[in-house]
Amino acid sequence: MSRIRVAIVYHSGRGHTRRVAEAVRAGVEEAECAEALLLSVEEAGTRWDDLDAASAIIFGAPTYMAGASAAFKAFQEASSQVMSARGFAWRDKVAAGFTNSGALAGDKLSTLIQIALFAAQHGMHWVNLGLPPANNSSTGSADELNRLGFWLGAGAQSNVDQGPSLAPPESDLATARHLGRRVAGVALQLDRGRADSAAGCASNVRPA
Ligand SMILES: Cc1cc2nc3c(=O)[nH]c(=O)nc-3n(C[C@H](O)[C@H](O)[C@H](O)COP(=O)(O)O)c2cc1C
Repeated sequence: MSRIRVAIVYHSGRGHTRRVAEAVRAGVEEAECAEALLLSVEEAGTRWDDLDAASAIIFGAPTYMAGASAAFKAFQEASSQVMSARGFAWRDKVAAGFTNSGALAGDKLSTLIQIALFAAQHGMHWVNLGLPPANNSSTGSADELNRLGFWLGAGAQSNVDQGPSLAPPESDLATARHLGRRVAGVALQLDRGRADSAAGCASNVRPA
């Protein structure tokens, strides 16, 4: 059976968000019939054909000053020009997002919303995290999946006095792996559904 490709496009200033991106890649690779393509925003800016060929793109950026880092924003803006030249090329691909910051909350939601809106501007289908919030009861702990309690995407937190070999913690990396697996699964379902649709099994459910 053919495999789908899931691209992960991320920026990382000091390496912490790169660890999250690598965990997302590991999750994609754990999924059935999926392969991952991990690209920094610098690499992605020279790999538009590879992004066009992916079934899904998962975007990630550190939260800097309550939004995605400037380097990620530069990638977003570059994609606007390229995509208008290529005619809405990411439309109907699957998308998801993750972010990482120094504070536990750190205004990360703002970054996830920014990334989700970016995906919407490209006409992509957003996939949320799909995990209940954790670490929110007297018996909960920071070791649980989704300890930071996000719904829109995966959040991670890196202590500002620790390097990327120590931060973010394993629970956040496991949450990121979950996101990678989930997105790969959704992208595979959509890919197979489209194949059925093209074969005439579900001609009435084609998107407008
Ligand atoms: C310019 C700048 C702005 C930052 N703004 C925030 C912020 O708004 N909220 C927060 O919690 N952490 C903030 N941080 C901390 C980073 O998000 C944190 O150190 C993160 O782990 C950096 O990821 P990276 O190593 O991938 O660049 C900021 C760091 C920098 C350098």
